[in-house]
Amino acid sequence: QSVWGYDRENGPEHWHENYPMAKGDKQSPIEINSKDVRHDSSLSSWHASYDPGAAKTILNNGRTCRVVFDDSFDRSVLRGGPLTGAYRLRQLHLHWGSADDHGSEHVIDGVKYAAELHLVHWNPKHGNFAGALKQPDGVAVVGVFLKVGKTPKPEMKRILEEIDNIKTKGKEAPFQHFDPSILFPKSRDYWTYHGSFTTPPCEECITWILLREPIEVSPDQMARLRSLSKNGENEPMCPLVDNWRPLQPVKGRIVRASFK
Ligand SMILES: COCCCN1C=C(N)c2cc(S(N)(=O)=O)sc2S1(=O)=O
Ligand SMILES: [Zn+2]
Repeated sequence: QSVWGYDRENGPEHWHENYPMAKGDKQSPIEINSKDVRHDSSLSSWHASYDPGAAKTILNNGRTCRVVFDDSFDRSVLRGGPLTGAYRLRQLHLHWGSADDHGSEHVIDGVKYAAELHLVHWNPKHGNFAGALKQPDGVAVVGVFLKVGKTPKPEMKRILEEIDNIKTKGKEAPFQHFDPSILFPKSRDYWTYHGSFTTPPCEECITWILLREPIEVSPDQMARLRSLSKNGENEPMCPLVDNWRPLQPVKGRIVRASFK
């Protein structure tokens, strides 16, 4: 019962009971209000150099759909932008809603997107992932917004086709030869701010890099995502939807933009 989730009895309002950091003053997600954003001309552009061979498996953990990568050496890395050094890609996952008008965690000028893709990277100067979680510059997450449209990105197809193999909690399937940078939109414009994991333990170790341009997915692709079950294969099907954390207080933090 103490396992956290997104339901009434174990959802975001309860997380602080087992994870005190959830009430910190650098929590994520936040709303990005363009009027409060500062353009920072010193922000360089970010670069991802991912090895498709690093992709290993895709799994349904009952809370999201996650693709895990080999991060045992500098094989798939993110550098530049607000970051110093090369951060290793560890996993990607998504947050989505029960309908197309909500589902993202970050909100842009009041706009909620249907889903938000997170690519999680960690700073190897801290030895390992667990060590990186304890450092303010330990983790970098690239957030990509997904909106429902008529010209879906074919690359999303690959992830969403695999969904049929991981319908229930605990299911895992091989997921190889995949370069997630194909999911990036054309524009490299981004916002960046310092925040936390949007799930327990909610450590405040994340440099967020949120891409301004959303990518498109089809209604059918969103329906597939929503066809995942929170429960195991011998339990009743319970749609895995609305796995997003509500907005957290900005508490004076500055959000910088790489663009004017
Ligand atoms: C296999 O690694 C074990 C830990 C995996 N992670 C668990 C999360 N809930 C989580 C949430 C994250 S989010 N929503 O803040 O990007 S990043 C992240 S994570 O730290 O990468
Ligand atoms: Zn996430």
